[in-house]
Amino acid sequence: MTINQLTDLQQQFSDKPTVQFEQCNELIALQVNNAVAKATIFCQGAQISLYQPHQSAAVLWTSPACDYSAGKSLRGGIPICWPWFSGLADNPKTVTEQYSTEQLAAAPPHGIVRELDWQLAEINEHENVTELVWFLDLAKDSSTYWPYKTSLSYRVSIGKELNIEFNVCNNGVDKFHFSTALHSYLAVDNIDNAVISGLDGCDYVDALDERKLHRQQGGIRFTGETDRIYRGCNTDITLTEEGSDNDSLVISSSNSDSAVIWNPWIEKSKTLSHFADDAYQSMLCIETANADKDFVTLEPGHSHCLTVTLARR
Ligand SMILES: O=P(O)(O)OC[C@H]1O[C@H](O)[C@H](O)[C@@H](O)[C@@H]1O
Repeated sequence: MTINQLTDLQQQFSDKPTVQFEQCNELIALQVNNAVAKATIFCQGAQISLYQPHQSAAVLWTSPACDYSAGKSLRGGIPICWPWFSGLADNPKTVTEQYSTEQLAAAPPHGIVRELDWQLAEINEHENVTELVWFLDLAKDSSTYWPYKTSLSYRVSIGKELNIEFNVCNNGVDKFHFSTALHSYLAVDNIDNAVISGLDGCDYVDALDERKLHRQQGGIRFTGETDRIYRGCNTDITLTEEGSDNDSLVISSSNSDSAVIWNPWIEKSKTLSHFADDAYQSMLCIETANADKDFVTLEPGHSHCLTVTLARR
């Protein structure tokens, strides 16, 4: 069901000069342009596809090969992965035993909300910050993957920094378990010059080595396909591009115990949808997550708020 109609949104938010709505093939996009930054966010998946402070390079990467059709998450920006990260069957037993064998076999990767239409509830314009608030209510319905009464809210603040708050509230009577990621695709001029710091000494699950545990030593550089879940990392993560004019990007989060680092490199790139063969050279993912053993258990009446800030420094 489409809950957002272009003309309705244009009417409802006609008094917000920093936000314009537009149709982008089958999807509705919000174009934000305020005194300090610009951004694009789609109603589908509340997916941010562009964030760029004025006078800075774009922070996020979105594939030029996206076709903006309904029901398919955009390749790039920040897809919201929930209520599971990665393949459902790769999650710990406590998460997977909430689903039937049929659901486990057929579950789409990264959960169900990145491809649903979210409801835009508020636009608040402050000096130098435009704030958008989105909601998604998942009612009890045994035909879906998620039988629990849950409301999700997503608050995006576009200013000198990009601030995100992703809140999950359990409105039902049973506790539930979920894994999650804000799957940020970041733009780089050249993957060979990208260095990620802040994860030195952290253990990671290597999805490309039978999910074995390894320990990070020093910074991360990319020399091949990389697909890792770092655990217990509660510190800032910094992306630096050596030899580039781009400022570093600092990623600060709260209530996130994992970070996913991903680059598909040469062979996997050829298999990805909406992804050019050489696109791996200009992107990488640093995902703010609660994945693998860091899944979240939420009791009835409780909520969990994951936050992340992306800032060029
Ligand atoms: O193609 P998608 O379903 O969007 O997933 C893209 C990637 O997301 C994450 O980073 C996973 O760790 C990868 O294993 C996966 O390939």
